[in-house]
Amino acid sequence: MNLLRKAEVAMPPPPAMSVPGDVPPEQRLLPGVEKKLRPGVKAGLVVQGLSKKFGGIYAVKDVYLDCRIGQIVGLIGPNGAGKTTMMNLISGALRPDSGVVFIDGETVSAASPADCAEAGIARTFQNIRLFKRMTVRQNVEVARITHRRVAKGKESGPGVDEILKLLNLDGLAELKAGNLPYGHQRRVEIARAMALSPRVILLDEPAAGMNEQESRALIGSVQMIRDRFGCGVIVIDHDLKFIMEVSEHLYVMHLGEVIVHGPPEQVRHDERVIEIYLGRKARK
Ligand SMILES: Nc1ncnc2c1ncn2[C@@H]1O[C@H](COP(=O)(O)OP(=O)(O)OP(=O)(O)O)[C@@H](O)[C@H]1O
Repeated sequence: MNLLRKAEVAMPPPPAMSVPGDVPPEQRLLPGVEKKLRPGVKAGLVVQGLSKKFGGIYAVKDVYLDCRIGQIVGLIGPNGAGKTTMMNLISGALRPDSGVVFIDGETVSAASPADCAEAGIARTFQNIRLFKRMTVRQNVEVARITHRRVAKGKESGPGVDEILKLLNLDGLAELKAGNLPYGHQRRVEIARAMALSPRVILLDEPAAGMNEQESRALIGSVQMIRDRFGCGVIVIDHDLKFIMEVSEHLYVMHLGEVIVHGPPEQVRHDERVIEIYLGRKARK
């Protein structure tokens, strides 16, 4: 099978990149995050034909997905659809049975989580995983110190203070992470992931447990991350209002497969999506 041809048919077109001259200074890319690529290389994440079985049953089956630099991509689906398994495959926590993951044209599939992080994939978790006894600043510093590209002197990128400020955590920097309210802990997790200066960040249920006001603010934070850090963002969430609003392109998974993808407005009215969420056929 010609995988590339199949991927080209299935993939959305690359998003329009913003031109620095067109946007106000506070929205421009942070210094040190721009990356020059060889001509013809697709910037960002490309997933081709990813599959994973557990005990002979597909958790993820032949999934194609694209998240370009500057794009916010949503991934939805009912419980057990395979979303978290996808995140684990992309971030190196699980090895795929077949399929390939590329970052900026380089293969990263079958790599370890640390290799994936070095290649430019960072993530947050469904269940927050912070160093609870450490301060907010220390949580972000640990990620920065262990960031291999920074340690090797290959990259500078935004520093800890700048990241804390951008995520409105500068006033909380010296507090213990475990003592913060839930919504703030989620932001610390995102800040820690951004300290790895990723090309693509995976956010696993970032709006879970948030109230309406917090999830609205989160939309602004996700857009800010995309614009200022110059990365792609993949968001999984069960909050359909949040995900429809934040995503530019939406993938819907069911029983391990992507059943439809496209702009949120189009996906919202898709008959198959209505059927899996509401258990009934869409009225013509
Ligand atoms: N480590 C594992 N061992 C066996 N089966 C697994 C494992 N991880 C996931 N599965 C199965 O794979 C399928 C997909 O699970 P996954 O957690 O990826 O779905 P999900 O879409 O993230 O669900 P949720 O929204 O509930 O988090 C499910 O049937 C699940 O039971």
